[in-house]
Amino acid sequence: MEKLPRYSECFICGRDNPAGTDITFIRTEEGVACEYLAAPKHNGYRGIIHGGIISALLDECVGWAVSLRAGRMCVTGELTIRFRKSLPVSTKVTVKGFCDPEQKTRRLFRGYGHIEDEAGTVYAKAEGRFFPMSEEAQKPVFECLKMADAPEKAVTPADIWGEDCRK
Ligand SMILES: CCCCCCCCCCCCCCCC(=O)SCCNC(=O)CCNC(=O)[C@H](O)C(C)(C)COP(=O)(O)OP(=O)(O)OC[C@H]1O[C@@H](n2cnc3c(N)ncnc32)[C@H](O)[C@@H]1OP(=O)(O)O
Repeated sequence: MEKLPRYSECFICGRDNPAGTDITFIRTEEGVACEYLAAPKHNGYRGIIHGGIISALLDECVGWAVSLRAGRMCVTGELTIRFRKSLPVSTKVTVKGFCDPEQKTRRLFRGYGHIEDEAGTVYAKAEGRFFPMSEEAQKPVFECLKMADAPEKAVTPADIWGEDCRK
């Protein structure tokens, strides 16, 4: 399982964003996943993680999963979250994201995901529609992305999608 690149200031994957979640995503056989230890600084109501944090985790995880499939970084067009159970602070959870295998167009990609704990309890589910950026639009993204294990090392599209990545 390979670690995906990070962007230092990103609220979700940034290592230099003190308010954020400091997440490293990994590419799995099915899609993308990450671990998150529910932190008090992400409270909404006391002791319960804010729904916006849950949404942001799912957005980026599912966004990565569709981006890997699309061969381009994607933006979120629409994201629907179902909050099934409150997520208590200090709970260790896994966030999982997938791209719908039934893609009918390369303009819009559907993705889905969920957050579960070690016992398999699902706290939230997401589904969304994501739009691949143009090659031009994704250039600034690659000026910010760095290797997860080597924060000084820049990332190219080929590092993510291989040499045959979409032009
Ligand atoms: C955060 C990352 C940090 C970096 C760290 C690096 C890590 C890397 C992680 C990668 C994973 C990132 C995952 C997070 C990614 C964001 O959170 S991105 C931020 C939030 N999203 C945005 O800023 C996107 C803003 N919106 C837009 O740019 C544009 O509206 C869109 C979505 C590209 C669509 O624009 P468009 O291509 O011009 O489409 P348009 O001609 O308006 O519509 C054509 C058709 O598309 C469909 N459509 C259009 N818009 C929508 C929509 N919003 N919903 C559904 N369908 C739509 C409709 O079918 C539409 O047909 P009609 O309804 O008009 O008949």
